[in-house]
Amino acid sequence: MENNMIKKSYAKVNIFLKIAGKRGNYHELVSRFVRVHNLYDKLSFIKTHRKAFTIIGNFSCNLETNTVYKAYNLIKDYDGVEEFFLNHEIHIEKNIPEFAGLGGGSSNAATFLLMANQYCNLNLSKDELCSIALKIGADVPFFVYQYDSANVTGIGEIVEKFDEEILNVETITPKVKCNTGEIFKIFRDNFYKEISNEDAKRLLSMKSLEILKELNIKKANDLYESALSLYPQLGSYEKKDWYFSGSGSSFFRINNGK
Ligand SMILES: C[C@@](CO)(OP(=O)(O)O)[C@H](O)COP(=O)(O)OP(=O)(O)OC[C@H]1O[C@@H](n2ccc(N)nc2=O)[C@H](O)[C@@H]1O
Ligand SMILES: Nc1ncnc2c1ncn2[C@@H]1O[C@H](COP(=O)(O)OP(=O)(O)O)[C@@H](O)[C@H]1O
Repeated sequence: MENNMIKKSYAKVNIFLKIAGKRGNYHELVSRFVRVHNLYDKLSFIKTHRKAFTIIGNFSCNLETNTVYKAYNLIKDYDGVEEFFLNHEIHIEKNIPEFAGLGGGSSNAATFLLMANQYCNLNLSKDELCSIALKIGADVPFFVYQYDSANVTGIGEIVEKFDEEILNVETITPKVKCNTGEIFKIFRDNFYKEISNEDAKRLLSMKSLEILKELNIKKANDLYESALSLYPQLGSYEKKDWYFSGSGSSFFRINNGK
């Protein structure tokens, strides 16, 4: 029988990423997230007789730190979930580089939640899924909503659809494992600044292409200088019209109209 319990799990880039304040150990963001259509992992649920919870895929992390396992633990007490995953293995075909600022692990967790909601008939709303998602990581709520483009604020829990043309995003990922927590720490200690409400409002109202026309790589992403100070080798990838995603290490450009 053909398996149709399969779903694409897309990467994202941050068109711009500004810091708006602190919340405990976390930082409040003002950011435009855009889905990368040509870069995705594939998640599938495949019937098995193994009778044990199983994730199969080529990731570098162990089971306990896998975002999909974290997502499973948050929903396993819902009716039928444990039973379903004793009878179905989770397969993940990884194409999105890890530690790359492309949200691969976050995207996998969100895709898992969406699929479990559908195939285990949980009937959870997007908002309910979003509050589960936030417990896994700051980027996960964006992927739950499945928008092509969205304004993301708070520490990632406020996700508002942004209407604009579909962007053709090209990425390159240097072989540098950027540690998000370390980069935020350096930012807090050495580079801390907050965007004003007025500037935030303006950026959030502008189309991604207009924003990139106006800002250079450092102005577009408040974390870039912190990432550079921790991983100076990133500097050799700087090129005209290329920008930096999240806490790195990926650079991207938009090819619309080229
Ligand atoms: C910077 C961003 C922008 O999209 O992306 P990535 O580069 O990771 O893709 C994200 O906000 C990252 O989100 P995510 O990767 O889910 O981070 P988490 O696992 O929740 O947090 C890892 C660590 O980063 C710091 N952190 C994270 C998010 C945030 N808004 N403020 C923070 O200070 C915290 O120290 C936290 O312990
Ligand atoms: N399903 C997963 N896919 C990829 N990375 C994962 C996954 N689960 C946990 N991780 C861990 O998440 C971290 C990288 O997160 P990822 O979302 O791929 O990158 P980034 O946050 O830089 O965009 C690594 O510690 C990786 O081992």
